[in-house]
Amino acid sequence: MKIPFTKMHGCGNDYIYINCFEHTIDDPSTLSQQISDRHFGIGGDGIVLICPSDEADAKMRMFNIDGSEGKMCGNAIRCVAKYVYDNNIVAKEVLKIETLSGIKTIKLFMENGKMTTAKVDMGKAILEPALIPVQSKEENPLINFPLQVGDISYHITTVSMGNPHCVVFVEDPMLVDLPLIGPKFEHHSFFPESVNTEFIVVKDRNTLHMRVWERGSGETLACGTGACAAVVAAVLNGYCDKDSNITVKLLGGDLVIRYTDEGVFMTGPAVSVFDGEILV
Ligand SMILES: N[C@@H](CCC[C@H](N)C(=O)O)C(=O)O
Repeated sequence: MKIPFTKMHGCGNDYIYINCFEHTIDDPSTLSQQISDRHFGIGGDGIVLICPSDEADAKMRMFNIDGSEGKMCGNAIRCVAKYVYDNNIVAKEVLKIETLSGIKTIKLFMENGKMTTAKVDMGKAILEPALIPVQSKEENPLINFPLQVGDISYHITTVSMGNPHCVVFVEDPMLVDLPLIGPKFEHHSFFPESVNTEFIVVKDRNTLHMRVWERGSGETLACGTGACAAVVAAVLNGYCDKDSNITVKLLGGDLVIRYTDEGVFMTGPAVSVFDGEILV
């Protein structure tokens, strides 16, 4: 059997998108592990299923390279919006997409009838220590909290954007040995659900530089929920301001994030790269 797919990316965070309005995928976890491989598969940071929804215009399900399901993906949701709009599945310029962390509203921006950029209402950042184990709940574990990882004591700020993030401010993210350090954070006993880790340097009050190690996928060129978590953490630590546009510069491009009392808003690109067919 052949199943069509579209390779898309947002700031280089690339996934293999499958239209589940037309096709059913029985075992997306195994499929993600097989086809995400950059040597033996199509190559990507995982797969994304674009499905019908009873409550919204479409539903997104995303799977990391290791087959685990992510509750939310900031870069993928812009691509899902582009896919359903460009393929005439949803003819709306403001649309709603269901995810495992709730329904998100997305405003589309067009060039020549195609969507190029989207602004996503990512919802409120969750600052309760939902991701933090019991022993640290009485303290304020969220902001600038010391955590021993391997031989080093890092200061971390934890933020959930529907999925768990650990933000670490460093002098230069490019000097972080991510393949060595990333897995130590990801599998640290402090994070019962594992964690996505962002290494950030504050360039000025409106600019952050970031590298990310994603749980389930390793280093990616960008992480939308991670960029939101980084901005929330930067505001909580006094480096940036609420209600202002903050550019997060990632290896694969820029995202503009605004942290307000109403929620966190993310603006960024969505790009279609090529179509193909998977033989299953
Ligand atoms: N790249 C994503 C996040 C993908 C999910 C993450 N690895 C998880 O398991 O929580 C983004 O752009 O937000």
